[in-house]
Amino acid sequence: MRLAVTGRDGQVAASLVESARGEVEVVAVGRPSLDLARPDTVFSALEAARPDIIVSAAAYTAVDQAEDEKDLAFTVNAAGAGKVAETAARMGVPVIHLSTDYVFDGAKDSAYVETDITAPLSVYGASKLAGEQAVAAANPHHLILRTAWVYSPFGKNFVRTMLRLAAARDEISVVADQWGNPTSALDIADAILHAAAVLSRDKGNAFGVYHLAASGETNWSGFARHILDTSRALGGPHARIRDIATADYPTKARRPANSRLSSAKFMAAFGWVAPDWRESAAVVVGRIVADHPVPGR
Ligand SMILES: NC(=O)C1=CN([C@@H]2O[C@H](COP(=O)(O)OP(=O)(O)OC[C@H]3O[C@@H](n4cnc5c(N)ncnc54)[C@H](O)[C@@H]3O)[C@@H](O)[C@H]2O)C=CC1
Repeated sequence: MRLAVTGRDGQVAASLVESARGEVEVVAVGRPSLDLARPDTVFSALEAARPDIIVSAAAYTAVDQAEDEKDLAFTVNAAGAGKVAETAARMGVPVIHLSTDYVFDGAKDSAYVETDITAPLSVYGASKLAGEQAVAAANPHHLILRTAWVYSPFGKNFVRTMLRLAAARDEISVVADQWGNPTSALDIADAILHAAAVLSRDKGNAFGVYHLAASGETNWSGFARHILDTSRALGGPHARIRDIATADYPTKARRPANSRLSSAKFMAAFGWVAPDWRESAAVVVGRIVADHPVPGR
């Protein structure tokens, strides 16, 4: 089975390429040949990869910048994503599209399930919701996987930022009133491979929207503490974490106070077990600290 994933160097794309195993081959297709801001590039770039399944992971992911670049965010995340799904439909293959917890407003006081009402607070969230709708309209054979708080050994992410800051400072202020499920892109890749195996066996009934996140929950401050405690145990950088409120750290884009996701539907459909976020985070911290040793403090 051959998977084409959009976005050559994205966290999920790089994790899928690394995780490919057995008879599964993963081809990453990205700029310049596939540019979601130029939807006319999408069909030829993906057709050339001859996939059995297309994984739509590339996106405009700069959440704050999107507030100033609404047109570009919507072109990439809505029109571009729709074009990827339409390409899959033309080729007669399913599309697995990544979406986000930021389609919710965070007002719920428990984990979100797939049937909950969406109400994005940000341009990014709205553009990703429009992307979900475009994908569903273009190709009935879709899985829309909403994930959250993604980090990995690749690219820019919260884990890397905390380790970089800890190497330079004694104390880091981190918001403690936004709750969610930090999710390793390596686990997302594993879950996508599970889902792809099911789709290739049973072309039938699994299509639809799913939540896909690690198990257990925390806030950004708790996530930061776990990252730096793990790092210190490995001889990497460490710093004190000071809890602050969202109101003390103004950002252009509003973020949900609660974006916890229940992955129960995905686990039941695809026989995947969501790992505990702490264990997965420790793996990624270990890899980053081993790859880029910084003096312990
Ligand atoms: N990073 C996160 O915390 C979260 C991400 N997601 C979603 O998961 C998916 C994967 O996210 P990550 O791998 O973390 O993203 P990332 O930011 O690591 O990578 C995004 C990829 O998209 C590519 N890209 C951006 N604009 C493009 C364009 N115009 N044409 C072609 N490629 C373009 C980038 O080059 C990069 O390869 C995305 O759909 C994202 O919206 C969902 C929830 C949280």
